Amino acid sequence: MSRPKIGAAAAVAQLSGWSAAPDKDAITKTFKFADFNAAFGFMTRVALMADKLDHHPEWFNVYNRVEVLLTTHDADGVTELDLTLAKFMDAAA
Ligand SMILES: C[C@H](O)[C@H](O)[C@H]1CNC2=NC(N)=NC(=O)C2=N1
Repeated sequence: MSRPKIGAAAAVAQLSGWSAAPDKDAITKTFKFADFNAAFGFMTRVALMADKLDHHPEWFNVYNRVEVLLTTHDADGVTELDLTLAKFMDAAA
């Protein structure tokens, strides 16, 4: 489903700890956890929600760190779906 773009700046203004990506219309945040178990638990909770929303993060995990980039590929930019997933991630962390 295609959605209207809201843009990274508008999205980060409604979030805490998120930044606009430097090179494309996307938002990023790095989450830090106590250990790998906690990081992977977070990723598992997010993965189930992402699939429900049919909206999937770009992310990278090393041990207790999860770097996330959210954008809507179908819209080539940040939409309400990215905001929804970002808020879920903040609550799930
Ligand atoms: C066919 C499928 O619905 C689309 O490819 C979905 C899947 N997950 C997605 N995830 C993200 N981040 N952006 C999309 O545009 C997107 N599109």
